[in-house]
Amino acid sequence: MPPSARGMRIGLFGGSFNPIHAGHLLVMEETLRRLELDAMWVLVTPGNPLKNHDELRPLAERVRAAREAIANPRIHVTGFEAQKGFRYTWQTVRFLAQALPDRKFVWIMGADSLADFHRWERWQDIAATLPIAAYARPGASHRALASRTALALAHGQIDQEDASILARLPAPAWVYLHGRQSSLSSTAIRARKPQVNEN
Ligand SMILES: Nc1ncnc2c1ncn2[C@@H]1O[C@H](COP(=O)(O)OP(=O)(O)OP(=O)(O)O)[C@@H](O)[C@H]1O
Ligand SMILES: O=C(O)c1ccc[n+]([C@@H]2O[C@H](COP(=O)([O-])O)[C@@H](O)[C@H]2O)c1
Repeated sequence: MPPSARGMRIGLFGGSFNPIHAGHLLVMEETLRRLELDAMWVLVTPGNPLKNHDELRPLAERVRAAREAIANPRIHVTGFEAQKGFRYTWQTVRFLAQALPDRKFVWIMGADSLADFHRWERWQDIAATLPIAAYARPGASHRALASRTALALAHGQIDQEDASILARLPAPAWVYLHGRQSSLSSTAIRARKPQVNEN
């Protein structure tokens, strides 16, 4: 391993990105800066297990569009969960923590995802494996901060002023980041763009 990789702080930003939009880019840039991350890995999921996949564009197309949309050289896009046959996030984070124990991974998500996090498969295991950063999203902050996860992990929450140390903290640890918000969503974009294969 190159010495520079040891201790690298890496944000893991999982998503459907169906399609990617400026709200995603805002979360990536803000968390990179405020968590003082060295890199961000954008994990384009083969399919969120809690969502209907009828409108889900092919993985290769979503990966390609994400790469085209992202100019920051610290941000890398991958569809490796599909190659590994991973369906659930606990599989991804367990694999990465075991395969790359010298990296300091942080799971990044929007406030709406934090609000639903207790519905994810083995969510307590994920929270016990790596720190989590949740970024504000219009209409989701109250739900997120009153969520089952927020209550269960209350002892691990740190102040957003201390976000730069999050990657170094042992899990469970998490931060809620307020700040500039985007009201964009992939659902709204899909609703206004006719699909290529539409009749
Ligand atoms: N506008 C936004 N502000 C903050 N976080 C966001 C925003 N849009 C998406 N996210 C976060 O980015 C991650 C990936 O989201 P996803 O690709 O599902 O986009 P989405 O716009 O929520 O999609 P959809 O409308 O299809 O549910 C999730 O953690 C989600 O919470
Ligand atoms: O593992 C789970 O049970 C699980 C449930 C819901 C969402 N996720 C992950 O959360 C990330 C965000 O998904 P999405 O569709 O909201 O962009 C993505 O990496 C999904 O695989 C994971």
